Amino acid sequence: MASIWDPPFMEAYKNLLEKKEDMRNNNEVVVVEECELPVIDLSLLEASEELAREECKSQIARASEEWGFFQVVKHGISGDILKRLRWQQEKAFKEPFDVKAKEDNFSAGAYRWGSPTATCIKQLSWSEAFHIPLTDIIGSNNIPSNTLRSTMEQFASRVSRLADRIAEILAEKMGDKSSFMKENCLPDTCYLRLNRYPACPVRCGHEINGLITHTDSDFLTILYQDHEVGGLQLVKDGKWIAVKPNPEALIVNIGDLFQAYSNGLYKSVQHRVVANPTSERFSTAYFFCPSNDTVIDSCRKPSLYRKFNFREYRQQVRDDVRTLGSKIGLPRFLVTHHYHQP
Ligand SMILES: O=C(O)CCC(=O)C(=O)O
Ligand SMILES: [Fe+2]
Repeated sequence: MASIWDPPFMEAYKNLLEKKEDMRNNNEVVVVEECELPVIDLSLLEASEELAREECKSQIARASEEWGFFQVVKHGISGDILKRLRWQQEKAFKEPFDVKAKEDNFSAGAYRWGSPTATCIKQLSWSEAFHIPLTDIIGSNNIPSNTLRSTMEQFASRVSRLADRIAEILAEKMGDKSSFMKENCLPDTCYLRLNRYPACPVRCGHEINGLITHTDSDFLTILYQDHEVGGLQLVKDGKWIAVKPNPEALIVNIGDLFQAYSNGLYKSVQHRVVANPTSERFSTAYFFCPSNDTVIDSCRKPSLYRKFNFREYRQQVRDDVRTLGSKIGLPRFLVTHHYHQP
């Protein structure tokens, strides 16, 4: 049964859910193996022996090349902040839907739900989110303590230090000696996204996505995901893999900009969230982004991708989602190919 806080998915997507041809076309059987992602102990970055510090950096680079995804433990963000974040996030989503949709709680247009441009079930995301620019939460004065806003601020300031560090290591490991990341990715160009995936009771012979298959458009993402309810899946060697939740870990994944900046060395891999039929799920994502004018041009040559700035990239993604129903992403920017629509 949907609650008063659930978005009206059933009503809004009635036609899509009843579209028989979707089910026939998308009846592919996909075998999904459950798997533990590489786990990296970040406390080793502070080890007294240089060898241990370097080995930790190499693990980060290797996982980014081979998986595009890894987990970090001993990451320095306290369990207390994470617990408070989850609890207060849940409370914010359990406001009645009308209130969430009407009020600009955190920043204008922050609340989103479903997939307004979906034309088939594959493009439908059974989830809701608050998508918040960090400028709107960081450094604001007089935030009452023990509110979601103040917890988000504490989380964001810590997670942004973590993202800075990981980006710096990845840049160093690909042979980049510049201070590009430090200069272009500042806390006020990054985003926080609070996700809720309501239970999805629909049975239509087709798996429903909580979040459709996508790559992230940023440099890297740090994700705090639910400990119990899994659902995150990613592509590894052409196969879908289900990520086993690890309560001690945060998940880090490479986004499109790092793939372009590293000239294909680090992989921005496709991932999705599969909706759960009986349990809701929460996650919090931190998107490490540059300013809109930042030009992405790899120091590793010859370049696979033409130069582009982040504004242009985001605009292209938005245009593709509007006109095609889903994102094309980096293939659009390859030097050697003109992207042909499938
Ligand atoms: O909720 C998750 O586990 C993944 C979220 C995600 O991929 C995103 O917000 O881009
Ligand atoms: Fe993502």
